[in-house]
Amino acid sequence: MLPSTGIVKTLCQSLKEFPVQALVVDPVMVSTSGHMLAGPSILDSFREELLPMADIVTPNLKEASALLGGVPLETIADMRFAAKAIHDIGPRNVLVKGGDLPASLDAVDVFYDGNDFYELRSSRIMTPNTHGTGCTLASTVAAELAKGSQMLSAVKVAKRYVEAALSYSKNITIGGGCQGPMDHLLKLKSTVQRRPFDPSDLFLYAVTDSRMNKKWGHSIVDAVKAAIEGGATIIQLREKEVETSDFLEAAKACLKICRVHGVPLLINDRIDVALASDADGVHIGQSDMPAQVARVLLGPDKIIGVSCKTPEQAKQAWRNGADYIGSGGVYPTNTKENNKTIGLDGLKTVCLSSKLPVVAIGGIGISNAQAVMGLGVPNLKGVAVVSTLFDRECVSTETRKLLEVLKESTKIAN
Ligand SMILES: Cc1ncc(COP(=O)(O)OP(=O)(O)O)c(N)n1
Ligand SMILES: Cc1nc(C(=O)O)sc1CCOP(=O)(O)O
Repeated sequence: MLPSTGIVKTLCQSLKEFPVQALVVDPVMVSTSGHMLAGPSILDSFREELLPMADIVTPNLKEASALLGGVPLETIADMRFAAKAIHDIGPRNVLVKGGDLPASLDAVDVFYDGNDFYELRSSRIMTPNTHGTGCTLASTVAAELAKGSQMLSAVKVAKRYVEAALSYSKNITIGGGCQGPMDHLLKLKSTVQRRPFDPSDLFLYAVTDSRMNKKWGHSIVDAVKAAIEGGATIIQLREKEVETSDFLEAAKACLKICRVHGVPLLINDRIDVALASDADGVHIGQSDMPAQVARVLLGPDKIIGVSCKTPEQAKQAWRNGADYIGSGGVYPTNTKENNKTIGLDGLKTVCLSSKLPVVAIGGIGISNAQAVMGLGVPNLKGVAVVSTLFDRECVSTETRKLLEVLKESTKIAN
């Protein structure tokens, strides 16, 4: 419904009489297409009555500018200024949407919670079907809050949903106007084969190694097949010594096998190979492509894992849009040179500080997997292993053995 001063006043009165769990305000005044949807008289009602009651307000650039008396907003620094100035009016959180920020390749929104600013980036989807994006974003935030999410998590989920819906409907012809609505039904109609990331996929995470495969005469494809046969729940191709073209071919071949078995396939470090093969995601380290850039390049649906040894890195990975973190080395390892060992205590500290699911890595095998899973932290979802599976003659047998140990350890924990 388009707002009028009378409607806003009535709404505020009702909200005072019947408080709600969370109030999300999308101040619909100027559409994404630039059309004025409400007169200036409404600004006072927004500023004086509605915004001070809001848990979050989500203006686009033009609306933020109107709320602040017409100041020009053209840069991310301007958006931060606007977020702070609107926060001063009274809402507890502000999301200034930068979809029409001039000269920006990404869609950058600025979130401000009264203490910290967050730049939330997604890819800019070129499409005429943008009608309704603001309302969709605000409604998704409200739905996520109703499900119990924290505000920043709700905003991130909403932004990813809008990006996915825009991408899904970018070429669909809907209606006869020059600007079409976005299509929200992607989850029902999408033909994408992959199911969404499930943290329990991290239970037995098999990470390949080209040197070990060479030593035992295994091709990457055979090694992956054997790991899946033995019960691996997710695969990462970590091929440090192969040519790019061979890596790409191997990734495509492994993906076919993984898809048949419903096992996600991730690529270590190489976002280009992940994109070209349409793998399910990437695992990146602290000195690789930053996760927020990887998210923009890969889009909202791909899985992104980030290596984290400290609570600060874990928090940053979450802010940057990662789906899980890999934390280690839990024990010393010969597989990765000069790797710092953080021990079980370090792993526990990272898990406790992480809002993301965690997979433990480094020197883990049959003899110590139970001790790792026995830490008993709910977001520790599994172990990632290289040599225990791949520096062996029979990969499927070793995988099966480790799976049994892991299953046993969850029985003990429960
Ligand atoms: C699940 C998982 N966790 C951590 C790592 C290590 O990744 P990174 O820090 O990028 O180091 P390299 O693997 O590139 O040596 C991982 N690969 N997987
Ligand atoms: C690839 C990798 N990353 C680590 C980290 O600590 O981030 S440890 C590691 C090597 C894991 O190999 P293995 O299971 O043979 O010990």
